[in-house]
Amino acid sequence: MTADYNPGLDGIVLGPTELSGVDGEAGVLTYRGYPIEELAGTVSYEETVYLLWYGELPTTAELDAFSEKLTANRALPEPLPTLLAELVKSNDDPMDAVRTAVSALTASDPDAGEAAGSRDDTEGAAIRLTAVLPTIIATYVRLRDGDEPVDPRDDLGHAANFLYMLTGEEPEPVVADTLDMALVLHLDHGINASTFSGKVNASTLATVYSSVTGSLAALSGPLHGGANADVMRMLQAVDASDKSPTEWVDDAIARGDRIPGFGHRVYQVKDPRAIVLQERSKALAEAAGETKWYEYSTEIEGYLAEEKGIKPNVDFYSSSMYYVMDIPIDIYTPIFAISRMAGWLAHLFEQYEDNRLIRPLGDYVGEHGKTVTPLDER
Ligand SMILES: CC(=O)SCCNC(=O)CCNC(=O)[C@H](O)C(C)(C)COP(=O)(O)OP(=O)(O)OC[C@H]1O[C@@H](n2cnc3c(N)ncnc32)[C@H](O)[C@@H]1OP(=O)(O)O
Ligand SMILES: O=C([O-])CC(=O)C(=O)O
Repeated sequence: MTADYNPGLDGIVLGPTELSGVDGEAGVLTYRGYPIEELAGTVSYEETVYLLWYGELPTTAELDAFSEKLTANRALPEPLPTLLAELVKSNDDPMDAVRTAVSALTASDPDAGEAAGSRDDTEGAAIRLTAVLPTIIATYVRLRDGDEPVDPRDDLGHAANFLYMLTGEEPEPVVADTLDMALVLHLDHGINASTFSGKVNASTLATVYSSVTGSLAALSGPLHGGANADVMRMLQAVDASDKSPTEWVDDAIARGDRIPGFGHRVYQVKDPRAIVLQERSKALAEAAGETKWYEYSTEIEGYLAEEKGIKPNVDFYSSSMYYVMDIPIDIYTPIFAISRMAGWLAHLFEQYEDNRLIRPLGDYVGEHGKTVTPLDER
């Protein structure tokens, strides 16, 4: 076999999608034809999920009915409270706990076995997964910090309710609106690694719970969603050093390190989501009178654009923004998952519409024709 290797599947088109369009040259991201700048800050996360799942923005009645289904599924089902209480004893990384908890949700769904292969069969599980993920994360953080979990409220939106469960206090409107906007921006992004992982799993007709557990695993990596927490850890390392941000980054590049929050497989220009997040990060920093992290970020951006020609991706300015919002660094990636869960599910629905097992080839380059030497003669 003569193979044209493409280990990263760069530029390979898996198939058609009507969900999100990513124009990497122009720096344009659309959800069902709406540019993200049109949606972010204008429509809520719930409206955007509805758009992605059902094709159109909802009417008031449609949104009310959809939101009601989500709020009705926010509470943790058994065995999640017990499982999370155990996981905090041994788990350092919330993403590991979230992945395990989401996988365990299968046990609480009597129809879990049916939750594969068709949109009709999986929509109930999709609502449950989207609704309960914020509760899983907030409960994990509170238990880990030695606090009592806070029950979800059904009079708050997806973003505001998450912040309420995290802190026990109703969030300031500007903080809730900012998170809501961030959730809209992170909802979907073509056939990224975690979405691809979910589609591969779904293509085997594994359950929807299994499929998104694989997506969570892929998202956790530092080359994908895990980068947002690494960005903040980098800014803190810069701050703790005796170097300027550019000197620090220069040294890291010289060591051959990747700078988290920079570069992208598809965007050749600045990620359009980073532009929106940067504006909000700046505004929040100025309002809080804490602009240091934002300033480090812009300095690093300017330097890397000039020296390496690499631009910020979605994970860069979300970090300084979440930091000013007092969100613990190790749940930046789980927050990405809160948003992306509904994006993954939309892609599973699309996969089921015209499913074909996803199965590429490897080019076997090992030896041939070997014979077995008995165990006692090896
Ligand atoms: C939500 C998301 O998943 S967005 C991405 C989040 N991930 C990160 O921020 C992690 C840091 N970024 C990276 O590691 C990469 O940019 C990736 C993995 C996202 C994309 O990588 P690829 O498409 O494989 O780009 P590739 O590795 O071919 O890089 C092209 C060039 O840019 C450089 N480059 C790309 N990103 C970075 C970076 N973050 N830091 C330093 N150099 C970089 C590479 O070294 C390479 O340079 P070279 O041609 O001189 O060797
Ligand atoms: O598209 C990608 O490869 C990564 C990304 O930006 C995302 O998943 O949001």
